[in-house]
Amino acid sequence: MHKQTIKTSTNEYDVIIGKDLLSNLESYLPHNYTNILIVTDETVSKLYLNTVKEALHHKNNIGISVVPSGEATKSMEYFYQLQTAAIENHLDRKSLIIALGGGMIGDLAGFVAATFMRGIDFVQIPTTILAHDSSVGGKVAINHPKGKNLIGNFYPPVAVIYDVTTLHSLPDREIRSGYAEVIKHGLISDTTFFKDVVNTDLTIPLNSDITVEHLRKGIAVKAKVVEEDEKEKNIRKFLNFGHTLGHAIESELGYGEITHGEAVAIGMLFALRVSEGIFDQSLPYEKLFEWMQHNHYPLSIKWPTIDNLIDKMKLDKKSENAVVQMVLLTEVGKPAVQNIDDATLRTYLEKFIRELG
Ligand SMILES: NC(=O)c1ccc[n+]([C@@H]2O[C@H](COP(=O)([O-])OP(=O)(O)OC[C@H]3O[C@@H](n4cnc5c(N)ncnc54)[C@H](O)[C@@H]3O)[C@@H](O)[C@H]2O)c1
Ligand SMILES: O=C(O)C(=O)C[C@@H](O)[C@H](O)[C@H](O)COP(=O)(O)O
Ligand SMILES: [Zn+2]
Repeated sequence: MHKQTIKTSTNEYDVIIGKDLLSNLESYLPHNYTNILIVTDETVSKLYLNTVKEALHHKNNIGISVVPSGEATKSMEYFYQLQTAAIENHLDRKSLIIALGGGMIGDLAGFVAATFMRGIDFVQIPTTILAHDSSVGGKVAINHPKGKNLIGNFYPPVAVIYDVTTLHSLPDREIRSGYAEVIKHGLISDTTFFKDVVNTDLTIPLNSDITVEHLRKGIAVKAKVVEEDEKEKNIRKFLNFGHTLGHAIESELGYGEITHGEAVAIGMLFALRVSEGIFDQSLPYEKLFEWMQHNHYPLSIKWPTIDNLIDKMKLDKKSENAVVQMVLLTEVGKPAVQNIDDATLRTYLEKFIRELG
């Protein structure tokens, strides 16, 4: 078991990562709570809800809300449904919401916790590789049909309990999706980490010790950034590498049509091409492309129109005065935020979409 404490200017919480943590869940909760509401999705509930319930069996007041799996659930409709569940389960200010699942559940349940009675405690129990990213740092949100994560808050959990045993049941597509955020953490932080991940073959069974090492390194990269800039005034933008286009693709194609990680992976390729052009630098575009191809990431998608993509990119939260900001790399491990005017963006998008086909 490994513990990393995240300390920002306003709060502190532990990220506990290890095997078979769920059965001991109660010992990792930082306080005693009056009532607990467990929020999970249909897939995860079948796999891990019983273990969690069993671990909390002598607590009387446990409510359970199971929502449909998939990105479309990160919506106002389910946000409202969960607020109703919080009321009907008599949650009060000393109650806890447990988010048991991947990033969709963490973002949704976290936003419910952030707003119910103006904020009650929540614990993240991530069950996907991707959620090494989403469970840390305190971004919680739901999507608007017009744009990703447009309604949300910065609201940290009181603990992150990452039982990596749960990752064994992940389908290949979700392994791929999660590894996109791992490789992002490598690209924005350090050549050795990037090389290590880009040499990982996702088409054969993962070595769980190596995966846990990758997740720990990813969490360490994220922790360092959010500790310095929790509310994304400056360097936290680096964690958004690949997301300006990635989020636009997700919402244009319809939430859940492509996974978050798949869209971000395409967005990172694009950001590398723009970086190469703007900084006249050689960057590992081909290396990332080959890794994605080998590991069956979607590379040719049903592209939205460039006008629609640009409109969505302007809705990105980094934009100011409708000018798109992208996170670029001057070299691996050296991110930089750059304003990109519409004409330049259009030129790069046209070229990139032609190149990917
Ligand atoms: N808050 C943040 O900082 C942050 C960071 C990255 C991503 N995100 C958000 O996270 C979401 C994506 O997260 P995700 O990829 O975990 O998606 P997800 O939560 O939808 O999970 C993906 C799929 O895997 C299933 N699943 C989850 N755990 C499983 C397990 N152990 N075994 C088998 N199946 C399992 C789920 O039911 C779902 O069908 C997006 O909404 C994205 O915007 C947020
Ligand atoms: O933690 C961050 O900051 C990130 O940008 C991490 C991203 O991987 C994540 O997808 C995040 O939800 C994106 O945030 P948004 O502010 O662009 O919606
Ligand atoms: Zn992301």
